[in-house]
Amino acid sequence: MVTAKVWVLKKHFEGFPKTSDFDLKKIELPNLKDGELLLESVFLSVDPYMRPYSRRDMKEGDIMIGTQVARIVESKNPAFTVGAFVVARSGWRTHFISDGKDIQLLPSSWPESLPKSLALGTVGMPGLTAYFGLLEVCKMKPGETVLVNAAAGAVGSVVGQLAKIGGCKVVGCAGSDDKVAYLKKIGFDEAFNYKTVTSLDEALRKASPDGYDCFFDNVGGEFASIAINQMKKHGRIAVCGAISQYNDSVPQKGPYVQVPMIFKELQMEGFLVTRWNNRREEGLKALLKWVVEGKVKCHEQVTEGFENMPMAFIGMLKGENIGKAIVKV
Ligand SMILES: NC(=O)C1=CN([C@@H]2O[C@H](COP(=O)(O)OP(=O)(O)OC[C@H]3O[C@@H](n4cnc5c(N)ncnc54)[C@H](OP(=O)(O)O)[C@@H]3O)[C@@H](O)[C@H]2O)C=CC1
Ligand SMILES: O=C(O)CCC[C@H](O)\C=C/C=C/C=C/C(=O)C/C=C\CCCCCO
Repeated sequence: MVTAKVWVLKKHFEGFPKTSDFDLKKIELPNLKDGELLLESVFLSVDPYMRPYSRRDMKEGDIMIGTQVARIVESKNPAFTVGAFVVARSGWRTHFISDGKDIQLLPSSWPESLPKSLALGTVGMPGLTAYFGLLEVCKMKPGETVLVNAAAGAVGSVVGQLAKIGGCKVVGCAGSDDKVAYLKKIGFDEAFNYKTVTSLDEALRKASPDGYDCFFDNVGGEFASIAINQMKKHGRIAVCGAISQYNDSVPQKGPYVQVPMIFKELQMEGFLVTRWNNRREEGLKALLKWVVEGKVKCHEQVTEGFENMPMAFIGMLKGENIGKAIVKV
């Protein structure tokens, strides 16, 4: 029998999650049945969606939702061999059993030298979010100007680099000077720290006096209300996330955006990356190629130890990560 360690949601979050909202438990896993696999998590992801989804999808006592890169340690399923690595959506667990239907093997073309944790970030769901959000929602064109917030994060840092590959001018904002330096290092044309500028409106105008064709919004709230006024006519806004609101106990009452929407005839479209689940292989293949060619740089904020998952999650929500926040078991 294998003992799995799991993190459960002890208490629904009120405002920012607290370590006391989580409980670490142990679960004895049964012996495998025919067709089943035993897997051990190697890397686990902590993502912003877990904050709003926990309230929507979970009840207290449930195992925290989430994805991981896991290694097959025992197999009674001929389609899967011991030692292979997969991406799974089994939540915050050290070990779990699968029937093989809810896991995806890492691409056979995955270079041995490439960290497998990237399958949770740049060459995984966040990277796909950037890829499809830019290509299918922003519909960026060469020569256009792209704005992205939370730009030093898992999604934003890929948005900026893909926009550069697409021949665009890229403006990014992030919440620390170290992040701004990172953005310039990975090729952003303009970058600023939204926490220290005296005026967000002026900082956006200085970065791109002619305005923005595409706005990849990861943050929502006041930033979006200000940025929308600097969109060019027929600009496109990809509403990817609203992390400025996830931890609010009381919803923000921001300024209305309908006026510039009308006069600038803007397109503003919310999306979920799962819309393109049927094109997942296309996106992963393109992202893996750009990473291997060095055209897309990756950065990971790795927290050591399964017992530190809650702190890693809370730290990511507080902006402590550059690049993809990962927990190494
Ligand atoms: N629609 C979809 O399918 C998907 C949407 N998303 C969304 O994309 C966004 C980015 O996700 P991801 O790249 O994984 O996360 P990140 O790696 O960017 O980490 C979150 C970052 O958000 C920023 N942030 C946190 N709180 C605030 C705040 N109050 N105001 C402004 N910025 C804040 C912080 O960076 P900083 O230092 O810059 O403040 C923090 O580092 C999220 O909104 C997420 O929900 C992600 C995946 C799929
Ligand atoms: O198991 C699940 O269903 C989660 C699967 C996650 C997965 O890897 C695929 C998609 C992730 C989507 C992420 C979406 C976002 O981050 C946007 C989150 C919330 C938007 C609503 C915010 C509400 C504010 O109160």
